[in-house]
Amino acid sequence: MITIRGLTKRYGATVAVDNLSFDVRPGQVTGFLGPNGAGKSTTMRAVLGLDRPTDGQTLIDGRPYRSLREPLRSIGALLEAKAVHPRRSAADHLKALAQSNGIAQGRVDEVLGLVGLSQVAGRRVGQFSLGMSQRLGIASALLGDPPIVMFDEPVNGLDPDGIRWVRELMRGLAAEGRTVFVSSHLMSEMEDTADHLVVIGRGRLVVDAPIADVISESSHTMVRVRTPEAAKLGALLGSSGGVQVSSPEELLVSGLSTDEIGDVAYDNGIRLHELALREASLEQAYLELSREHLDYTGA
Ligand SMILES: Nc1ncnc2c1ncn2[C@@H]1O[C@H](COP(=O)(O)OP(=O)(O)OP(=O)(O)O)[C@@H](O)[C@H]1O
Repeated sequence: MITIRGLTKRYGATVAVDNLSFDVRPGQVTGFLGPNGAGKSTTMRAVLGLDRPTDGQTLIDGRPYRSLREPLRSIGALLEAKAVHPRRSAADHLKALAQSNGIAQGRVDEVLGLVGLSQVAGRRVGQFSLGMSQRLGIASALLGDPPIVMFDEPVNGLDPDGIRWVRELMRGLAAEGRTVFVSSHLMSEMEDTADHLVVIGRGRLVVDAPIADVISESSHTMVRVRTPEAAKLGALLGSSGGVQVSSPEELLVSGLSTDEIGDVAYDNGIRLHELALREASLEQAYLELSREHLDYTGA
């Protein structure tokens, strides 16, 4: 579990993170979203003890990062994939990390295999593509077999196969009961990967909720109704929800559940041919949230 309490980080006049508190729980993938400059990387760096908070604290299973003796065994992280000595081979890079964290050298070959880099283990990291560097960063994160992993934009630079691989890896780690914390700009990717969502804007918490709740609470969630009496049903529903008559036989209704619409139809003897929930995408929900948040801060 990662605990963030009252975290504030200022760089001169810039408030990068502003009194942020949330938990990242084990057994699920928690997606970390926010517009550019929202403070995601700053938060992740604070968790790893790379940035000293101006105020507040971050804890790894109840302990500050700096108090961990062999940190790679507690939390593995991918922050900047290219932050590796360019002349070192992938294997040597991992061996050095393993040694400084009391990890058996045999684990190096294991993680190289796990991320699909066994063939290029001897190659200099400076010659790696961005995708290969991402895989190496993930290998470093997994080296200590940690109960907590944190990935900043892990699919950046990966091809579709690589993206699917990272998604399955994260889902697998969460299924094993680990804590998985991942930032991304790809909403569709988060929708497929994350169970829980933390959204920040301008360094402040905007949402901390299960992903299904975020999507279902979006006003873009609609019910599609097919009925030979669309105009009549539309008029009946119009007083309590938003109704669009999209064709003589079809309505799009927002603000009412399928149960409520079905009941109104039944009470008025209107035949229904279809009653289907059309859920908003995470992208729509997210855009709505960001807009609300910006409006709120603007006011
Ligand atoms: N070392 C630094 N010195 C000064 N300002 C910084 C520093 N690091 C971050 N900032 C500022 O803090 C704010 C938050 O930046 P941060 O990189 O944490 O955002 P982010 O959500 O990770 O953004 P992105 O999605 O673009 O990666 C930004 O305004 C940024 O300019």
